[in-house]
Amino acid sequence: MKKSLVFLTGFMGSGKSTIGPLLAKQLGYGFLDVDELIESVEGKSIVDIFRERGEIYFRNIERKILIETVLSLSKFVVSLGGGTVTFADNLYLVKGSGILIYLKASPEVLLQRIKYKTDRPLLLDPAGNVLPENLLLERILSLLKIREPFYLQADFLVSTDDKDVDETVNEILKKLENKIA
Ligand SMILES: Nc1ncnc2c1ncn2[C@@H]1O[C@H](COP(=O)(O)OP(=O)(O)OP(=O)(O)O)[C@@H](O)[C@H]1O
Ligand SMILES: O=C(O)C1=C[C@@H](O)[C@@H](O)[C@H](O)C1
Ligand SMILES: [Mg+2]
Repeated sequence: MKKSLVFLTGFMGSGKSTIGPLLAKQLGYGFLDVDELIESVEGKSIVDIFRERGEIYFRNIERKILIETVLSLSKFVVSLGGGTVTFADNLYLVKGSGILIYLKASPEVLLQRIKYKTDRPLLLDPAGNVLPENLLLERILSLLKIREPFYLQADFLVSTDDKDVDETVNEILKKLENKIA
């Protein structure tokens, strides 16, 4: 059966928030970024949510928004958070409602894309500072090891390492042909 919800998953910096709106425009779909919705519902940044309430609080909000708002959308592209499909049975729920696409990038490319960013709490040190490059790469590698088995359960993956943003969108459009309503 053809579906009308497209989900983007992948590691922090893989391009979910960048590709999502461009893909939605090409498909004539609406666009929603789960991280942005969480920030607007909570009235604070994700860094502040993690710092003040902790990761489990964040995961429960993320899951509630997924179930109560996101899964019933139609003709939408949804950029998930980097950890959404790794928590509880979120992966199963997402795959049951739409097409899941894994935006894959190598650890080295991810490192280059995210090394100066301060808005990803899982990549900061306990004091909230950006990690030095060697420790950041270690963090990326250890998280990817746990997460990639979840990401790889997507309906298909697109490697973004040697592509620019437009090439990535075009490859997704090609792979989605005949699969969505
Ligand atoms: N081929 C590509 N596809 C996607 N993004 C790319 C590509 N090449 C370079 N980039 C850059 O990589 C960065 C991806 O960051 P983005 O915020 O979209 O990641 P994200 O997956 O949403 O991360 P998070 O899980 O933290 O929300 C952007 O700065 C984007 O311009
Ligand atoms: O990979 C993750 O666990 C996260 C990724 C971001 O999208 C945010 O959802 C948050 O920073 C956590
Ligand atoms: Mg994002």
